[in-house]
Amino acid sequence: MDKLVVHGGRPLTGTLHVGGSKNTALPLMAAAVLADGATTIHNIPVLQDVATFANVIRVTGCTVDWNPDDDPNTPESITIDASGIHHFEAPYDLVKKMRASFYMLGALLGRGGKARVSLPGGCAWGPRPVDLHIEGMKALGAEIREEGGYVIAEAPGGRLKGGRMRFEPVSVGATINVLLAAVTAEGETVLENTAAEPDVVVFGQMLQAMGAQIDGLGTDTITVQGVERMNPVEFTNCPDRIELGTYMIAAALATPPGETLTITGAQPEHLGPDFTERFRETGVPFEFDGDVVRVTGVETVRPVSVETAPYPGFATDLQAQWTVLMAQADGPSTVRDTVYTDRFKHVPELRRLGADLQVKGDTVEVAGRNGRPLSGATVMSTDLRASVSLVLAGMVAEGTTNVLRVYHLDRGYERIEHKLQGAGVDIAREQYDEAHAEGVPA
Ligand SMILES: CC(=O)N[C@H]1[C@@H](OP(=O)(O)OP(=O)(O)OC[C@H]2O[C@@H](n3ccc(=O)[nH]c3=O)[C@H](O)[C@@H]2O)O[C@H](CO)[C@@H](O)[C@@H]1O
Ligand SMILES: C=C(OP(=O)(O)O)C(=O)O
Repeated sequence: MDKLVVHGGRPLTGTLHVGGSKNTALPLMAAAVLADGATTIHNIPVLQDVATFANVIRVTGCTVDWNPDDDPNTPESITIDASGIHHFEAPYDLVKKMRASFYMLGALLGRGGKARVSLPGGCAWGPRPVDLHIEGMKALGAEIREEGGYVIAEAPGGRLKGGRMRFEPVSVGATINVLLAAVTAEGETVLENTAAEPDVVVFGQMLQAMGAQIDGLGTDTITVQGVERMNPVEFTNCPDRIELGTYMIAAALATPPGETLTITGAQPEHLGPDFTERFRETGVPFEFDGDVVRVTGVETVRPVSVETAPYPGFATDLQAQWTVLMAQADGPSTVRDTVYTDRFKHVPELRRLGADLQVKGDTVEVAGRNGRPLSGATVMSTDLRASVSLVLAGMVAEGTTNVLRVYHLDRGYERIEHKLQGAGVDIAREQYDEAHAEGVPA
């Protein structure tokens, strides 16, 4: 197992490049399964989740050409040839690694009218149900039963029929999954209270390029007129908005006053107005210039309370990182997560670094810096954004922070230590044997 060793206090300056969006790449890969031919998608990030999902797709008999090189600065492409699909299954051993594998339910139903997909199971921070995904497939006429931890779905007569579904609450994953199934269903489908995240919109644009008839992307009502077949295409993934937001927060924390961090390859409008406004309120100067974002360091970060919400609200995937920023701010604030009300696995670990945080229900009360610097410690977390928040905290903590269980980070941040080293951070990846760590009796 690897760990990241961060020696805090080094200035973050120079340039950081944003890779392709993880949470868009995965549904784009699922969309490729719908076509009888080879689809190529560009700007795919080199992440563990992409490798895992490539294997999920291979199980079905599709071929996946995914051979990324070691250079974090060259964008990578993936080619998925779905012409040989014959096994309409997503097995537990792969689905358990990554919830987005559940997109195979919609993709396989949409392509072949049948699917046997493992239920994704629990999640590191709490319950993450898939009831809306299943209800949506039923609304399209799928006959569904659960057996041995699997969802077994079949379209009577081999093809789904258009239907109507209202999502409550708004769900990114369920909107994507039901769209995958609806584009080839016979007749009209109307989906209400749909997610408007850029991930969903860009995914929908790829479906349109493949021949799907979709109206209302980016709004709360999406209408689909089913088509008989989808065509293979060449498509380019969008930049990762969560990686961008993470780097902006990193600059607010660790770029020296008056100096600038330049973030390239970004699509700043995908951050949404809420994040951008809250960031402005911190008093940290920044500018958007095409695909470049420049953030200038300040002496003092103002406290700004946030509340997560579906897009265009403040992304829950930036909540843990914002908590670290507020722990360094000049006064108290609150961070409330209304999307995942218990997504606070980072809090006890940040407290080990000296942050003054209290969880009250769905809210973290943050005391702010108050003259107390963070100090290095060994920490770990059990999910992706919680883990990156620990790296950010380590960058400003006094002394050395060891962040364990780096495989969570590798799911979503492409070669993060190489990128941060290039911008001045003292960070290294080392092997770590938890069972035989220092101080643990043999
Ligand atoms: C791979 C991917 O893109 N993951 C993102 C996706 O996850 P994911 O698609 O799993 O998240 P959802 O948007 O579905 O979840 C939003 C809310 O809906 C609830 N819900 C969801 C489905 C369902 O069937 N029933 C139900 O009640 C969830 O418990 C949650 O409270 O969106 C989340 C919210 O922006 C992000 O944090 C994740 O990074
Ligand atoms: C939570 C995330 O991913 P997933 O939904 O795949 O767990 C994330 O990207 O922050």
